[in-house]
Amino acid sequence: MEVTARAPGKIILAGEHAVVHGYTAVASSIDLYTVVSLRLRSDEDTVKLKLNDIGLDFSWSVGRIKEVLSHLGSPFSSTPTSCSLETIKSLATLVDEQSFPETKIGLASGVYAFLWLYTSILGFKPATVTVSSELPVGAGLGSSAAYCVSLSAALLALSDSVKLDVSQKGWSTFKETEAELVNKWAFEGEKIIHGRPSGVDNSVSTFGNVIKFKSGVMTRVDSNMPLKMLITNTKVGRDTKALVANVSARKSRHPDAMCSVLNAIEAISDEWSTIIQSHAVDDLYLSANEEKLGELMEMNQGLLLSIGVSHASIENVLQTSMKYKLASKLTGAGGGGCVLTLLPTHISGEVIDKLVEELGSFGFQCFSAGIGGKGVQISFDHSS
Ligand SMILES: Nc1ncnc2c1ncn2[C@@H]1O[C@H](COP(=O)(O)OP(=O)(O)O)[C@@H](O)[C@H]1O
Ligand SMILES: C[C@@](O)(CCOP(=O)(O)O)CC(=O)O
Ligand SMILES: [Mg+2]
Repeated sequence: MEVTARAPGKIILAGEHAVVHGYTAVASSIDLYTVVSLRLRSDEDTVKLKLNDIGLDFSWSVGRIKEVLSHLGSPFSSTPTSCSLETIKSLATLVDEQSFPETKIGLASGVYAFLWLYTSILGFKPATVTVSSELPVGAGLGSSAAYCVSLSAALLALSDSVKLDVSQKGWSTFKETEAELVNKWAFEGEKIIHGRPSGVDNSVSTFGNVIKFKSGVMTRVDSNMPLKMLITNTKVGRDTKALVANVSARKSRHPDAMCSVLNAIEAISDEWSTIIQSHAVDDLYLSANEEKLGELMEMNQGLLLSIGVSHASIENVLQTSMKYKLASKLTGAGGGGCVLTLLPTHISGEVIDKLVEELGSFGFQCFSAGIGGKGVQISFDHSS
């Protein structure tokens, strides 16, 4: 039996970083997916992981996994549980034995997350797991969350923890309680990759659409605005864990100033959600709202600069889009990665083409993505 799960990436419209500290963010899923296929094997006694996007393959014998983890009390609890530091050290032993290339060491935490989710949810069953993604990895579009959500979904689909109708054909969504379980496990995976995730990324990847998120609580936002964003990948690599830690350190050094900044960001998120929920009565009203969203993006970006997560490449995108009177902000952790530019409904294709050409001349890559689609989905293959 083979199962495939796909989970979307996301854009944060307002409130990244602030959301880690209990302030509101607004995020939306995008129609770019990470796909995980999982096949249980009765012919082999190994767990194989193929990470196609980063060109790494792993193969562990089930015996070796048991040997390394058994003193920690494995098989672990099959209810969502955090991975202890001691367990991470043992998982690192399993990864190191596979000669992890030094140049890709920043990607190792994703493999620890895999091993934690795998051994907790499926125990020691032999299997082959393949991951591939349409999302750029480590660029602010929530690839880590899409990875954890799609992995959790595929593993749970073949576990005893959820009972699914395996006869369904094509993509299907989880029931609410099952989706909540997927989300909780994905959050545990995100903790291994991000250190201190807010939970917004795994929630929007699991449930899709547009959400508001504050202090671990998600509220669905019924967006009534046709939102179009140009996404520019500066291709400057960065690491969410390090950026989140830097913001926390700045907050401990300047608690009062940071509290004011984070409160201002929350006000921006709240206004975002009010505006996109309102019904446009005519074109004039829609344009006025688009202008307001553009201003909110400029303010949010200014505040993100003040907490230390912008970057010269991001500022370059901002200056360039400003020449065309378009507003932009970074999305995700910043420090490089992707920038959003709001494309108002009245904008001409010619202007977009010119902007894309100019941004391309700096080596940046521009694309657009559908905003606000479905969350995680699964599909069973009956032929294998
Ligand atoms: N398709 C993938 N294959 C392997 N690892 C992945 C994949 N997608 C995400 N990851 C893991 O997530 C990490 C990137 O997460 P992060 O720094 O939060 O950036 P973002 O979530 O914005 O893409 C990678 O270093 C890797 O560990
Ligand atoms: C900076 C943050 O708000 C978003 C990080 O998103 P990404 O991993 O850069 O896609 C962190 C979080 O909410 O967990
Ligand atoms: Mg991430």
